[in-house]
Amino acid sequence: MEIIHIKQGVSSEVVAEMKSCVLALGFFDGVHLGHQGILQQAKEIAEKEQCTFGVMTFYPHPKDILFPDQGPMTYLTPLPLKAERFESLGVEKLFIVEFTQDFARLSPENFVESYISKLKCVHVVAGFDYHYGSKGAGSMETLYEHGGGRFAVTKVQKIDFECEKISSTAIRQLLAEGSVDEVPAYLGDFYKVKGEVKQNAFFYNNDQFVKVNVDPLYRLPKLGTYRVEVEIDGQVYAGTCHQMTWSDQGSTLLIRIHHCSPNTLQKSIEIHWIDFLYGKQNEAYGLYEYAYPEERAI
Ligand SMILES: Cc1cc2nc3c(=O)[nH]c(=O)nc-3n(C[C@H](O)[C@H](O)[C@H](O)COP(=O)(O)O)c2cc1C
Ligand SMILES: Nc1ncnc2c1ncn2[C@@H]1O[C@H](COP(=O)(O)OP(=O)(O)O)[C@@H](O)[C@H]1O
Repeated sequence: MEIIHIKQGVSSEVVAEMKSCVLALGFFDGVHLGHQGILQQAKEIAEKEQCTFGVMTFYPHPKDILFPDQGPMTYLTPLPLKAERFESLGVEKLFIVEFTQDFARLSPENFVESYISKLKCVHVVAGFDYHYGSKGAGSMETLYEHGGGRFAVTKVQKIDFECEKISSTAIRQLLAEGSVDEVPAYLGDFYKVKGEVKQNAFFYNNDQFVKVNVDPLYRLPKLGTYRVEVEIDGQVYAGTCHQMTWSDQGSTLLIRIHHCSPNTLQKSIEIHWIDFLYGKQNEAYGLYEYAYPEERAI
């Protein structure tokens, strides 16, 4: 998959390299089952029309630019992870448009002219509620007209779970409630977060206590103790996440990984959130209080 960053308009170099393409449009945080439905349709159309399967997304999130007072946005899938997910779903070209104040002021017509049409798009695929252009004034009802007939438009109907739209907002709400066990019905998978082991200590039975740093851009579930799985070098271990702390530099998780003998220090790991166990954390305990001496074990 080729990643093309677009800042201050589509350059002539990018245009020169474009063949006709099908574009799926949206922010796509989480790449959840609703998004996967859009991407699947776009992929099928691109195969049928024998053109490039592209996605146009934005960075940072429009909210960070339009409502900066609400604090920095945290993501279900920070950009590099989202790109990985797109690639695994067959996307051939990923256009990442820098979302700025100037970009937000573009009229719907100008956006279509200067971005979609310019990229030789022959077919746009987006969801029923997709909006574009200043104040989100453009919709799926205006897109064909704004394209002046230069591209076809496929509007994907609402993909829902138990009558509720599958959305990144719904998933964020589940995380805020600690209901991580309900997330797979929306995401199609466990909620997964990547991190790096900064400190580790062995315990009996080859259990390890690890302190894991997580990028501050990640949205984490509400404070509490969770049953998790930890993936290290392709191997999945059962574990418990005991503690979470936040700072601007990132979040730290204290995780007990069961029956895990390889040295995990400085390894990149993936945490899969399975279930909420209980709300009260033992704030007083750090890694060494858990691990030494053994009788202090939980
Ligand atoms: C050119 C352009 C300008 C936009 N300007 C605004 C805006 O002024 N206000 C707003 O709330 N959203 C604005 N948006 C954001 C869209 O409404 C929408 O949130 C964004 O395209 C991501 O789509 P999605 O949330 O459906 O994935 C703009 C989007 C585009 C493409
Ligand atoms: N449940 C859904 N059913 C149909 N289309 C969807 C659904 N969720 C998102 N979309 C579409 O996917 C694209 C990205 O949407 P986005 O606004 O980033 O998702 P969300 O609403 O989850 O935040 C848009 O074209 C949007 O209309």
